[in-house]
Amino acid sequence: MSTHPTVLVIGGTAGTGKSTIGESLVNLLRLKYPNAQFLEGDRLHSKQNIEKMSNGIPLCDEDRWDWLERISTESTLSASANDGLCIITCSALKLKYRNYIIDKNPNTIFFFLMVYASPKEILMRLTRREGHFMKANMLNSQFADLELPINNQVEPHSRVVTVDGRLEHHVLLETFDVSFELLRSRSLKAQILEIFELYKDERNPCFNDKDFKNSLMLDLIINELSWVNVATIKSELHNLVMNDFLEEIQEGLEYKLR
Ligand SMILES: Nc1ncnc2c1ncn2[C@@H]1O[C@H](COP(=O)(O)OP(=O)(O)O)[C@@H](O)[C@H]1O
Ligand SMILES: O=C(O)[C@H](O)[C@@H](O)[C@H](O)[C@H](O)COP(=O)(O)O
Repeated sequence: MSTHPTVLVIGGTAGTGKSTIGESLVNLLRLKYPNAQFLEGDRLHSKQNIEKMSNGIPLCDEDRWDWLERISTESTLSASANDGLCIITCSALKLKYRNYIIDKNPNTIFFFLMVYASPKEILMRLTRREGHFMKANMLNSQFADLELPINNQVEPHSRVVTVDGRLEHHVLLETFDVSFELLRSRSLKAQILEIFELYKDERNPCFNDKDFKNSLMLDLIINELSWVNVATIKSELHNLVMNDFLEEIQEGLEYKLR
């Protein structure tokens, strides 16, 4: 099994349907990952956070860091122990929160499936929802904090699914498709990481052989090109080190794409 566990974070403001979607989605994804677990991120909040939210006081950045770290680590542990995949809910409203989750466990591959519903829809749902600490009075602060990942260059590992006015099973089918697309792109990222790890091991005789590195990497990338978008590959390479290497890879890519 890969040394890089995969975590699918279902994000979005309170009331978008993260928990509802997560519970169903994990059952569908178990067709491929039979032991994958669904974790409810709300369970990882501290008592103080729950108390704050129950009193209608929005969390601030300082309240959230420890929680986000637990989200990152607990989901990583679960994925490592269960077929390499975990699905977890976490509002992950801001870009810096999503990056924090990623940074806390750099060996894990995190994807973010952000669910969006309009304030009008959320107001209706939170007013109706019973037995939850997050009430409709938190709606304004949630939308004030929300930064949807709209830029594919900055967040190639994230997608947005809009749920307004759609039937529950249509939303589920779309999130299922999007998840599979994300998990498919996982193999590329994991392979790139694994190959870089091989290079990083200086005892490996191939470490200093640039031609070997390039041909291996090119093969890897070209083989995946039919479905992965080039911007994603470039941005992964950027994230993953070796700028000199990156240039050569880009040249190779451009050549192959002609
Ligand atoms: N697609 C949907 N259409 C209508 N209502 C939904 C849908 N998904 C969830 N709900 C309802 O909206 C409320 C919030 O859903 P929940 O899954 O708890 O959201 P979150 O985990 O994002 O806070 C619940 O009462 C749930 O039954
Ligand atoms: O189900 C919900 O209503 C939300 O998932 C909610 O419980 C979430 O945990 C909070 O939104 C706390 O975090 P933020 O203030 O960072 O959204």
